[in-house]
Amino acid sequence: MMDHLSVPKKEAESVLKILRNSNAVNSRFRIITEGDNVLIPINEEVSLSDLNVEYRIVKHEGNPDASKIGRPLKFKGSYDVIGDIAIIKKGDQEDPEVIARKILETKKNVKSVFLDKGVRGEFRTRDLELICGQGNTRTIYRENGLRFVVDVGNAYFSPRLATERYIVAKSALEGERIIDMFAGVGPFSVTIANMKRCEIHAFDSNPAAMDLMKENIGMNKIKGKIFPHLGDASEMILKYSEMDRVIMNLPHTSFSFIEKAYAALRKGGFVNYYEILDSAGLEDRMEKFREIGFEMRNKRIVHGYSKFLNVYSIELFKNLK
Ligand SMILES: C[S@@+](CC[C@H](N)C(=O)[O-])C[C@H]1O[C@@H](n2cnc3c(N)ncnc32)[C@H](O)[C@@H]1O
Repeated sequence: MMDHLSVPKKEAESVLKILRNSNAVNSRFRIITEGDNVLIPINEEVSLSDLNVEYRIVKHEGNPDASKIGRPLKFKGSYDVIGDIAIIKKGDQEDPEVIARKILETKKNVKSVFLDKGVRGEFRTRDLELICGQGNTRTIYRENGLRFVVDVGNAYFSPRLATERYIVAKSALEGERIIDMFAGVGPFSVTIANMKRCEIHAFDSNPAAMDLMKENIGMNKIKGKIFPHLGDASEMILKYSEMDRVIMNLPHTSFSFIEKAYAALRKGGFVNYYEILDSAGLEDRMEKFREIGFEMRNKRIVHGYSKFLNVYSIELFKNLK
């Protein structure tokens, strides 16, 4: 029996798009129709929290796709594919070199496989070790119908936030004035500006991320306007007031910037806040947010971080009082 996501037929197309963007669909099996629902086969290594699903996972024996029988089986071990680059997580049970060879054998578009030795420093760049392949860190990545130039060695990028970016872009209203406080190569800003005619001020202190963000704004046909600003977000944000939304994706240290985000918002304005927390830490944060003058609209786990820690997405709004 294997995991399938049960989704109402009319929502299946849009859900499939999100799942495919996250490499979550098990393409060796067919999608099954059952009454008003479809059952989408899901890859074993995908967790519910990664998918951010509002739908039920059900067990089903599965309907193998005959055209794929005989091909090499999927293997265990977590890795991300970003364009023509695969990044293996440190700490997988299998030997990274064995995983890397299997990836090169099975994923024809992958040209380089790196080992991820952690994200470091103010710029949150990945410490990468080339295991096999060409070793180019720059590539083109497709997500939510958009193209992004990324440089996995010189500016932060994670494909695991694809669904989150889609959710935030969907929830933004036409005409919003937004600050993307830690914008990196611009995936939140570009995804929102693609869907909504917003004005977005995108900050980052990493010059390499800023250059890539400018390329990404230029290479996608977007409706909204993005203004890239290089520098320290905690200083730049002081010039803004009455903003509709602030996006705070710096999960290790977001909290130290929260009061400045509060000051930049209009009453009723939103914060999309990300932080790595355990459940006790989450309770504590909620209390602190209330003291500052925020109320919580929503929270969800974006993905697991370690045994007890998760990356949380918390939607706050500035109290109307
Ligand atoms: C976790 S990454 C998020 C990037 C982007 N939002 C995304 O989803 O890919 C955080 C980014 O914040 C930037 N950063 C860290 N401290 C900063 C600061 N004080 N001011 C501006 N940017 C900062 C880093 O350079 C990095 O690109």
